[in-house]
Amino acid sequence: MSVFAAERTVAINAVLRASEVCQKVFKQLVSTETITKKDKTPVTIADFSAQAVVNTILYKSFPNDPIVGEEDSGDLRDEPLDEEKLLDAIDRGSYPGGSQGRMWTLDPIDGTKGFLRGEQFAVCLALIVGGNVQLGVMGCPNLPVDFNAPEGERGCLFIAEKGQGAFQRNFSSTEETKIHVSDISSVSEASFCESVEAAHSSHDDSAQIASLLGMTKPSLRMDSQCKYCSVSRGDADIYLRLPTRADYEENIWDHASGSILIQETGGEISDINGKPLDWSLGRTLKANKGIVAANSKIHSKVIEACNKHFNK
Ligand SMILES: Nc1ncnc2c1ncn2[C@@H]1O[C@H](COP(=O)(O)O)[C@@H](OP(=O)(O)O)[C@H]1O
Ligand SMILES: [Mg+2]
Ligand SMILES: [Mg+2]
Ligand SMILES: [Mg+2]
Repeated sequence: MSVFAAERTVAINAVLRASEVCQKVFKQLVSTETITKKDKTPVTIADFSAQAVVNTILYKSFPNDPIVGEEDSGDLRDEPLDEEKLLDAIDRGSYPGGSQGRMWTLDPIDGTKGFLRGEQFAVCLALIVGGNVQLGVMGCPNLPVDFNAPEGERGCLFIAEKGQGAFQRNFSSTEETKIHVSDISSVSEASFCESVEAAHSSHDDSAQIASLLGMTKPSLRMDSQCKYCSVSRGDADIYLRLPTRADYEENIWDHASGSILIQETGGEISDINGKPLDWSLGRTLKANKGIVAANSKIHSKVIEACNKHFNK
């Protein structure tokens, strides 16, 4: 039985509304409206708007729940936008995270670079309780509903609750379809799903790991946690994220909803050393390096190859 039925309904509504806002802003957006944050990454008015929408909807139903959101209104300081309500809603996402109690984590637009290119991005929301991800909802406005019909309908929602399996539905209908990772057991026949941005996940290292595993299929490259969605419904077999810098810590909002989606579709997820992801340490996964997600039959083989490659 669903433990978080009310949270599930509210999260779906929030993610759908935020996804619609992103689509509307995209139609009007020009690239000059992009701000560069202190960490040199881009952020748009859509990221702020989507965070404000989700935070406002969550607050109505769960006023006591803290939120670990990516954006903070400080980056909007120099913009001609200073409506207190909007800024306050955005800043409700400033929770530092940790191991205690329940909290939401939100990436209002994951894959901002994909969003700006008109490619893949996702609105990602997850509920974490006592350091464990319990619920994940992702809205992917540009993702084809069916991988084999890339020119067909786009816009899908992915929902995973601990112990309840995972489901995909279209933006246009409330009907949910159960999904599953691929059941491939021969890793040489598998394919990677990885970042478009080589600065986020090393393409050179992944090519060498593919060759160690005897893999010959080209990688499926896309931005955002849509990669988790693609692996969770079997479009590709392995989500690989390889560190490009020793000092980079992955953010919890970049992986929380994707991780439960993988686990609830029969997959396994860890860092590149096979270590479980630790959500209890604050806003980042500071105890982990990179990500490997795949079905249970091939996950350990990918970890072995990572070990071999990085410890050579
Ligand atoms: N050096 C780095 N290594 C790994 N991830 C990084 C990175 N610099 C930024 N990112 C993160 O990569 C995310 C996008 O991942 P991907 O390449 O899989 O689409 C960004 O999320 P946002 O787009 O929400 O800012 C950002 O948080
Ligand atoms: Mg960002
Ligand atoms: Mg992100
Ligand atoms: Mg983001």
